[in-house]
Amino acid sequence: MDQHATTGGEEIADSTDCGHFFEGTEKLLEIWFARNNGGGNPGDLRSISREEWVTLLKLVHCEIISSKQDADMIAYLLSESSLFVSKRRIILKTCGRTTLLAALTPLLSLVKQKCGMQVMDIFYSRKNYMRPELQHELHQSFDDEVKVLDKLFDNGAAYALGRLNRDTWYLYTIETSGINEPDQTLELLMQDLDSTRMSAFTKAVCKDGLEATKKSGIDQIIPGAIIDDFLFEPCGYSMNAILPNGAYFTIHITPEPEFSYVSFETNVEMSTYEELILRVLDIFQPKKFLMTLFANPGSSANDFYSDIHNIGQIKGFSRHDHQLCVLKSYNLTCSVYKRSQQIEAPPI
Ligand SMILES: C[S@+](CC[C@H](N)C(=O)[O-])C[C@H]1O[C@@H](n2cnc3c(N)ncnc32)[C@H](O)[C@@H]1O
Repeated sequence: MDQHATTGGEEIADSTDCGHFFEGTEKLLEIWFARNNGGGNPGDLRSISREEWVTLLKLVHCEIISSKQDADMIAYLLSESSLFVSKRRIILKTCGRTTLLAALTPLLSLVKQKCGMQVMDIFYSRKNYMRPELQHELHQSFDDEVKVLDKLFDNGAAYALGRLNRDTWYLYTIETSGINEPDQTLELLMQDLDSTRMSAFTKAVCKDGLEATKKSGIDQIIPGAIIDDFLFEPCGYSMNAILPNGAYFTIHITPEPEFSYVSFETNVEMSTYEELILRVLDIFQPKKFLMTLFANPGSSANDFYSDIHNIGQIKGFSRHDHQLCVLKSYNLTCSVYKRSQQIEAPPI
């Protein structure tokens, strides 16, 4: 990959005259598909070839860096975040100045034509950007994004959680009965990270992704995963991890102190995420984070919303906002925590 050719990050640096800036905040699209009635098509999204993804991702302005796969999914590491493809689900997460929604119509056509499948459920979400004015016009505001999505879905539902004048998290979904298998997604979107911890994600300290994964302790978050990691030049880090039975976690790091940002996302099924959350916070030491958790009735995480409700303090953090949304087939919580106690970060 030409690291300074077509990526969203480079465009941002070029499009402003006020120095380097990278928007770590990702746009996140998760789509579940079902087979069209009739027809003998086996309906497997993994039949979409790497070349077809490369063509689609050109519309998003990002490239594939590498990929790993197991029996359940293919995980692509992108120049701006990640793409996970399972039999019935696609997760596309892109940061910087990418134009994710530009690929949606061609993606739906490709899936229909090649896999004989149609949309069963969709979730498009993101946190508020640090510099919205630098985004492509498709993505400058959530209202603009909703207009694009409403043209494609006649039963769309758009939400804004958090504080409209501070940390906001947007979600677009559709009113359907949803999927019937256990499903859950936890996201931690961290900002103002500890600079000592962030130094591991620079070429000055680590020579490659593998070294950064080990030095930071990322390899110990959920041991036993198949890991695909990449350290950007001169800094920045992305990783995908594949776990058994279609589970994954993914981490993306923008370490520059002026706009530091780290995201952690997983669908690993647990009845409580408290320990996992503490492990992640210990590694990155953010000053604040926004946490979302989706869980449907079949998931053992479905009741964790009541635990979160009771966790007003998480080791050194106090909760500033907390909302519970009972969606058509998911319980969703969105919470914002800020550091209340200064903790000396241990050296990397
Ligand atoms: C792709 S990574 C991770 C972004 C992610 N969404 C996050 O959570 O921060 C972005 C980091 O890599 C750096 N970087 C260096 N070269 C890059 C490139 N060619 N494309 C994207 N990011 C690059 C950026 O400056 C930034 O620190």
